[in-house]
Amino acid sequence: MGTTPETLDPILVAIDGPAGSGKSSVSRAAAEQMDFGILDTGAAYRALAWACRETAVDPDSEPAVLALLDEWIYTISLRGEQRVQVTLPGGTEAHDVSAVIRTPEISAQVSRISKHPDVRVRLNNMFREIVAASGLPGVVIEGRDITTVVAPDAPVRILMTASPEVRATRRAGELVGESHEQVLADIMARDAKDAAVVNFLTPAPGVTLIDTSDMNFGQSIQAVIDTVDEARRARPSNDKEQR
Ligand SMILES: Nc1ncnc2c1ncn2[C@@H]1O[C@H](COP(=O)(O)OP(=O)(O)OP(=O)(O)O)[C@@H](O)[C@H]1O
Ligand SMILES: Nc1ccn([C@@H]2O[C@H](COP(=O)(O)O)[C@@H](O)[C@H]2O)c(=O)n1
Repeated sequence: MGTTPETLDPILVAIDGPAGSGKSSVSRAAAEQMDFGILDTGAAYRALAWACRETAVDPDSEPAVLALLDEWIYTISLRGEQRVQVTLPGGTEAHDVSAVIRTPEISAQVSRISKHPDVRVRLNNMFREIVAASGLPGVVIEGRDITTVVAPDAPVRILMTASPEVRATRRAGELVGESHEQVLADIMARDAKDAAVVNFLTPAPGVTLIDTSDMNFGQSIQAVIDTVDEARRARPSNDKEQR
């Protein structure tokens, strides 16, 4: 009540889950169907890992990573094809890192960045600012600590998971030259490192669990949309007030 159109907050759909659970692809498709934006928070951690590599910053040094964060410029699109751009400190060129941040080399390094508490605080503030400035009616925001830390008050909070075997099979399908065993080992190793920092393996109180192990892609999208619809039906007056 009493809000002006300029200050309306988007409806937030928070989604967490382990590596390869389908968070990004399912969230993106669900967001498109609902005409919401999508913020992939893992892209920022990945882009930071890339920026460390490019500038020879030690990813294990939190002060060095924080100094890099002071100087870099990071942008990500919330609609349409995802575009992630980074301008390095002292540079003028905005590098399109959308593809390179998905390589196994970056995936293997990114937990060295995300383990730093103050780096997380800085990135979490950046995520909140991106969402607030989006001007969109709704944003799906996905990662590892969205339901618990970044947006614990989001009206919709989902933990999306699938068995490690299923996740490795799906991921191996998109990586040329990587065996199922190698992909499974990589996924398990990354989950173990990440889970030491944030809990995304079990749902926090009030978080809806969506296990897609036995769902196809379309069914997984529908499960997210159904959860959003259910939450909207349960809170119609709040939705009206927000919008
Ligand atoms: N329910 C599903 N059925 C079939 N394939 C799926 C399903 N969900 C996701 N996939 C596929 O699994 C792969 C991994 O999904 P995605 O990249 O979205 O996972 P993620 O959780 O974002 O992973 P990461 O954390 O490593 O970025 C993609 O190829 C995606 O298309
Ligand atoms: N909220 C988040 C999101 C990501 N991370 C870290 O980034 C890595 C890459 O994330 P993907 O979703 O693209 O797989 C992930 O392994 C985490 O180390 C995070 O800590 N918190």
